[in-house]
Amino acid sequence: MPAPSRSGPAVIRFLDVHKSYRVGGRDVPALEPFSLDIADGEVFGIIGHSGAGKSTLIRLINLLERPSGGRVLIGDVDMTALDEPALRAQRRRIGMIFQHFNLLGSQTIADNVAFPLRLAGARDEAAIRARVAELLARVGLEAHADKYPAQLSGGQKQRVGIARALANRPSILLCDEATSALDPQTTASVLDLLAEINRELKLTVVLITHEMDVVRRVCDRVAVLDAGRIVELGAVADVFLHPRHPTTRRFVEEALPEEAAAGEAPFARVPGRILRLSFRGAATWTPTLSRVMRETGVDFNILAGRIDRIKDLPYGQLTLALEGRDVDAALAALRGAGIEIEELPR
Ligand SMILES: Nc1ncnc2c1ncn2[C@@H]1O[C@H](COP(=O)(O)OP(=O)(O)OP(=O)(O)O)[C@@H](O)[C@H]1O
Repeated sequence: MPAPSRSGPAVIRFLDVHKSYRVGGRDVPALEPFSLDIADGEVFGIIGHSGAGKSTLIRLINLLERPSGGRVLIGDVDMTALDEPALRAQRRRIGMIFQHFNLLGSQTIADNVAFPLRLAGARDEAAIRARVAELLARVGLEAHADKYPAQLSGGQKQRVGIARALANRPSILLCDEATSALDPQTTASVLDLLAEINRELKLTVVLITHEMDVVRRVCDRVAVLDAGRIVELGAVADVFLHPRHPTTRRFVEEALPEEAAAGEAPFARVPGRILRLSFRGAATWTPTLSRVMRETGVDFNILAGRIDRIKDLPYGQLTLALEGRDVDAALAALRGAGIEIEELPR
């Protein structure tokens, strides 16, 4: 069920698209037929294991891969109907960054960032220099203009990649595993930069990743890809708190190691009913739980829990064992206070 997006109308539309590759004389499907709308201004994540079809899907947006069937629309332009020159012009509206940065090692940082400007026909050197300075300032690299890529760290190289991708003022930014080669701290700072760009430049961002934590930090909506199919699609908070497909559950568990470690087995010996409570937004900080338990005389035992953020929304999840005569009344009161409750099997 497509979740409502927080943002504007669809800017990227896949209409009944599918993709096969010709391998050894036969067509091997990489993406089964699907339709999908990505909204103007959202950060849309695509998560899947290796070989699920993520790169294929993201490369269909700028037609680096041509679909085997169906149509890809950017705004009201049917990308699949364009000839090469028209396609090249449309691609300028779409920036892209890559896992391994793809910088030109023999050129300075400034020249790397200027490259797409020159490619698009810019000749006024003073204007190019001014634009490059503006872009490097945005990504925090103004002091590095005259260095070469080999002199920069991985995180700095990706910032150059982002500056280069923004050079022609695109309305869409595609991120192909943009943080997979970076350590966790650098990943966090690059994701913060992407979130800032999305907010301030109102850019639509589509990113592919195999890490749910990347999705949790920056995305508004996520599609889970499994063997060429979109098996789950929705707002990140919904998918994260209530994953339905087994692949999604595995991704969420990988992102919550301590909770997964609590596992189901230890619950078998705990008396009472086992419930997982999810609090979102303001409910995360209110003392509803203690009030309801006091009023209903129900005892609770905390088995696992965490408080975290999904993008900028605080959320808490607690796994509790509840005992007492009025457990149902307590659950009704908690639900009435906006807390989501799931009963776990024992
Ligand atoms: N150019 C190609 N020729 C033939 N088969 C391909 C080609 N590109 C991808 N495939 C196949 O299509 C399927 C999807 O690949 P894709 O690279 O889109 O997946 P992915 O989810 O991005 O994986 P990874 O995370 O490993 O990059 C895989 O089975 C892959 O082997």
